[in-house]
Parts: sequence; structure tokens; C-alpha cells
Amino acid sequence: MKCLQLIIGPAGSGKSTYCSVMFDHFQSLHRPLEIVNLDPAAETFNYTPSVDIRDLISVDDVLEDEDIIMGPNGGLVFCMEYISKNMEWIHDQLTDGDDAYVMVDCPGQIELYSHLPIMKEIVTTFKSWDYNVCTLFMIDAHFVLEPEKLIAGALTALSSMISLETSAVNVLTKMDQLPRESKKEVEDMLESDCSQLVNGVNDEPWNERHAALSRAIASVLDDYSMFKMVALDNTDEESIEDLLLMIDTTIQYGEDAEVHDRIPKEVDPNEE
Ligand SMILES: Nc1nc2c(ncn2[C@@H]2O[C@H](COP(=O)(O)OP(=O)(O)OP(=O)(O)O)[C@@H](O)[C@H]2O)c(=O)[nH]1
Repeated sequence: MKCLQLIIGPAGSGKSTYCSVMFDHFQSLHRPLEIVNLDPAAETFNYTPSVDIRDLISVDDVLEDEDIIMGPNGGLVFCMEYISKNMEWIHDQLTDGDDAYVMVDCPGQIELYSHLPIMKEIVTTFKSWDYNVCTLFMIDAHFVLEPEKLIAGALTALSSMISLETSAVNVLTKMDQLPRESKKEVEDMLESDCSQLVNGVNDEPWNERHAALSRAIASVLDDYSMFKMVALDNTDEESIEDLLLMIDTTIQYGEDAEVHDRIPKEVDPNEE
């Protein structure tokens, strides 16, 4: 079964760092992994991509083209539209075997996932090549310690999940940077449901309606069990293993192999 992790999240949330940490982890497990850099504006990253989209098109090239007049954001959208129409260029460079496992390191512009159709088209193309796709939404752990920011992060992640139509795992990055007491706070938070977490929103009289709205959103998130987060401490091997196990389960990695192993050997009809 072909598996694909689509790594998305705001700029600086830790997408490329995650890819390089997982690249090393896969190597230590002797598991094959191909990484696609899908960010035409990427500057540097600490892994060796199997496919680098900048070899096809880069934002710098587009901005230098005198026939195309646009700013950096328009340049990125132009590149992404071009990529979505030239996906075969990526396909040709992937091994694409039955056990292919691919990570796609995406740009951080959130509008690509919320209201533009481009990423959905790219995901649909990967699905048409029989990849099981799981979206990983990276959230900087520093931003979830306040209930208001937690709600905002949850809604952004949900809007991406709904528009991309894939299974999803929300990853809290940079846990190693948190002081011990904040780390404990985040770990406790992950054990709680959203309604408990937003109890602390500012409900001074002038914020009453805002607090009520936050509580209503939290209760919907709990009712549908749709927003779950996993903390990742890049410096802790166990944390990396736990996350990969969860993603593999979500993405159904290796399930066809297990089914194959479970197929009974030819049965002798004379045998009882
Ligand atoms: N200590 C620590 N630093 C991290 C971690 N993840 C990311 N960083 C740092 O945060 C900064 C941004 O990380 P990136 O991995 O480049 O983030 P990105 O989401 O790929 O950023 P864009 O490509 O701009 O969208 C870099 O300086 C990283 O070194 C982490 O888990 N721990």
C-alpha cells in the first residue's frame, strides 16, 4: 500500500524540521522514505529531497520573469497552480512501488489549504495514483497554551482538514523548547477535552458573547471528536516513535501486508 504524509501548517511551525527528523528516523528503521519539497519559495532545509519542486519552478524565477507582474504571494499561487497542472513531473521521479512512503513538505501560506482549490487538486492527483493520504497539521506548541489561541489553531486545522478531505493528525511541535511547567501544562491539556480547556477564556462582561462562542465551538469539537493533537518532542526518540505509530495507524500503513499474512494457506478439503 502506498502511503503519503502531507505536511502542512503556518510558516515557521516546523514542517521542514519534522521532515528531516523523520528522514533520520526512517533511516534508523531501514524503512524507505521519499521526501518531496513542494515549496517553490523554500530557502533551506536539512534533508535531501527525492523531488525538489524548485527544479521545476521557483517563486524567484516567476518574480524575475518580466512578463509576469505580481508580488511574492501571487508568485507562490502562480507556482502552485503550475505544479497542480504538472503533477506528472513529480510522479516520474517517485519510485511509486507498492510500498512507497512519501512525505510532502508544503508551503506555509494558509490560504492554499483554506479557500484556494490548488492543494485539494494536488491531493486528488496523489489519491488517483493510489496513495493513502494523511494530512499532518503542524502547530507550534507555544501557541496553544492560551484558550483563545487554541480555538484559533483548531479552527484553522479543521478548515484545512475539511477542504482537503483526508484523514488528519495535528502535531504540536517545538515541545523541547517549552519550560518544564509549560510542557506539563500542554501534556495535561492533551488529556482534557476542548470544553474544559476553554473554561479559562476571558469572560469579563464585555467578552461574554465571545466566551459563549468559544464554549459553543469547543463543545462541537468534542461532540464530533474531530480535533485531536499529538505532542512531538524532536529530542525524544520515544515521542518520535509514538507519533509515527499513530500516523501509520491512521494512514493504514502495512495493513495490506498483514492481511496478506493472514490469508489462510490452501485448505485440504479432506482435512477436518
Ligand atoms: N527547538 C526546536 N526548534 C524547531 C523545531 N521545529 C522547528 N524548529 C525551528 O523553527 C524554525 C522554523 O522551522 P521550519 O522547520 O523551517 O518551519 P517550516 O514550517 O518548515 O517553515 P516555512 O518553510 O517557513 O513554512 C527553525 O529555526 C527550526 O530550527 C523543534 O521541534 N524544536
